[in-house]
Amino acid sequence: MKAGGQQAGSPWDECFEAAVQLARRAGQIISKALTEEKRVSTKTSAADLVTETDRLVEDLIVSELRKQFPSHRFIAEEATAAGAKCELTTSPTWIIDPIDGTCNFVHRFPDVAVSIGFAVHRELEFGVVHHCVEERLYSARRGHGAFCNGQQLWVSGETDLSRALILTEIGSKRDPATLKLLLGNMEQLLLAKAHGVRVIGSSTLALCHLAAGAVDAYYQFGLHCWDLAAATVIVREAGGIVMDTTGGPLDLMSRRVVAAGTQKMATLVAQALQPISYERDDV
Ligand SMILES: O=P(O)(O)O[C@H]1[C@H](O)[C@@H](O)[C@H](O)[C@@H](O)[C@@H]1O
Ligand SMILES: [Mg+2]
Ligand SMILES: [Mg+2]
Repeated sequence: MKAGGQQAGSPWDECFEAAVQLARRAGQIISKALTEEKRVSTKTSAADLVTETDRLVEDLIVSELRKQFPSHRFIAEEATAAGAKCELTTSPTWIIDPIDGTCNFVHRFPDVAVSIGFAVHRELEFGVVHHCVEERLYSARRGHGAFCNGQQLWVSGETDLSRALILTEIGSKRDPATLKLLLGNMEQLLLAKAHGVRVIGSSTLALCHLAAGAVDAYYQFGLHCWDLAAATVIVREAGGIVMDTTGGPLDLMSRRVVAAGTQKMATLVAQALQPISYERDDV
């Protein structure tokens, strides 16, 4: 049985296997570097961090994939930060976050993951997310189910907000108006008597927890397409909903998302939220 639990023979098998191998290889580098000294710099804000390991791992993943699949396109976090265009075309495109949870990584907080998504004709085909420290490999291919270390994943069937555990992430902006909206959204969900709202510092792992049925919903404003691409396939293949905060279809470049185990839960969470605006990824 392969990492994704499915039979061989579908068109993107070779790509999927390459993603699994590289995510594992990158995970070893990241988990070794976790406890070592790091050179940390900031990007768009004081809370948007990058280290030499983010760049090293991204270069490794992209260069290996480019050798194997020279005609494919790439959207990768650190290349985009350095000025590369973030554009999803109809071509086969890899969407890569070398370390999701860089702030955790800097602080040696163990929730860090490698995220590798793959889209063709702008449709997400597969996703591989590797929790580097706990060595959990989440993966899913469209139409073939979602798995963690070979075990099939299913979302929770909860439809009642007053029985929900919800994950969110804070994002990179820290201006008072954004923080007021961010905290206001949490407050709305708590006033609706949600069991709890949690922040773990990794959007992609938050979505994997949703896929595993460990939480009932997840939402965020301010994440990027590389935080979301791989884990979106994993949630959908585990039976969950990933959609826009307006209730419409997910727009990978819009920097906002609501996901849940059920459509009812996704709608209830979306209705409780005030929008927080972020510049799109593809401008
Ligand atoms: O910068 P990284 O660590 O790849 O990704 C972070 C997202 O950009 C941010 O929006 C989110 O809040 C954070 O959890 C995520 O890890
Ligand atoms: Mg990220
Ligand atoms: Mg990252």
